[in-house]
Amino acid sequence: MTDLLRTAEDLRKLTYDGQRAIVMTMGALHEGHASLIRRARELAGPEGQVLVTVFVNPLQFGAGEDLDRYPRTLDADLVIAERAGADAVFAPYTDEVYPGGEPQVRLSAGPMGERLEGATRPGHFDGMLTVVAKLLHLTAPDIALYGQKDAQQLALIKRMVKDLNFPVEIIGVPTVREADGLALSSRNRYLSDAERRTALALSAALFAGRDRLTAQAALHARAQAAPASKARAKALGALGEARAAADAHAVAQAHTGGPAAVRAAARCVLDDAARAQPPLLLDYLALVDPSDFTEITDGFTGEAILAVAAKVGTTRLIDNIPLTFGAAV
Ligand SMILES: Nc1ncnc2c1ncn2[C@@H]1O[C@H](COP(=O)(O)OP(=O)(O)OP(=O)(O)O)[C@@H](O)[C@H]1O
Ligand SMILES: CC(C)(CO)[C@@H](O)C(=O)[O-]
Ligand code: BAL
Repeated sequence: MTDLLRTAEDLRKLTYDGQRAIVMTMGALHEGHASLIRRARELAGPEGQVLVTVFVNPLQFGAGEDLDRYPRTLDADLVIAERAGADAVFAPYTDEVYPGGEPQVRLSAGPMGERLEGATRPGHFDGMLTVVAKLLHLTAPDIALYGQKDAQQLALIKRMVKDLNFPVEIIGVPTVREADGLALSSRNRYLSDAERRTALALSAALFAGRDRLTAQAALHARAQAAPASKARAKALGALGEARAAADAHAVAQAHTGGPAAVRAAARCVLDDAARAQPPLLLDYLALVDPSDFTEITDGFTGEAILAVAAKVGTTRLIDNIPLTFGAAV
């Protein structure tokens, strides 16, 4: 049976052998959270301990955001946490986390925290890092797991742990999606059926960007493998083989188009959704370097993140996928 802990004192009494792994959440648990908990169980091993925290942190909500209506479903959360392999759930009251009221001393997320999500939600990442630091101090885990769905959050937590020497290993866990692509999110439950249909454009846009990169990379690989294609196109053209000539020409001209083509493919899907009923209101579409969340430019090679944020009705959703830009892109 999963223990429910309410206070720091309860936590102090909780003993364990081996490794302690922690999964921090704001509750309203779903299959995305469950995959983090299952991974935590694997990493901690049967001897170790898996702790889940459930706390809707007021500090990371801005004025006019959804702090008051954020779903609170602790009874159901306990069942999901237990089934996924948690040993205990720490669900503190606000006074327990902030005994002195609003903290005067807070963490600052720095420049990375002012981009994308931070630009739309000023102060959000300072509040998020402040509570993550407090929960790390309270629970003292060996391992802490976070979802890649909140990619900028994950990057900032990794940066905080490195910059401030927190003795914990941070693990990112891939995004869990519905069968139709929508990333699982506690906020999905705000969506009506029609809004959910429009919201599918977020993941569809990301997949369109990824498909464009894949197609361009394949064309580029063919061009590399057939350096004589230009000459071949000319010869085929002379023989009147128009389609083969056009294909050979395309192969010869192939270049991956780089970040701009990926952004354009994703943008197309979002533009269509902006004309849907109900419409999608785009906040940002960005193709960024995961180390600092600045936009990547032509010639970039390595890991990148294609990220999107948009509102459908009153619900604001985010999503992203990792992309790899090859050396010749
Ligand atoms: N679909 C998902 N796949 C994997 N991890 C996820 C998914 N959704 C959330 N997480 C991770 O679960 C942890 C807790 O997130 P949180 O409680 O905010 O859930 P959420 O569904 O992202 O909620 P919200 O809708 O408020 O953003 C975070 O590390 C987050 O990245
Ligand atoms: C990490 C976190 C639990 C801090 O409140 C929250 O931002 C979340 O649920 O992603
Ligand atoms: N899942 C990120 C937490 C937040 O939106 O406040």
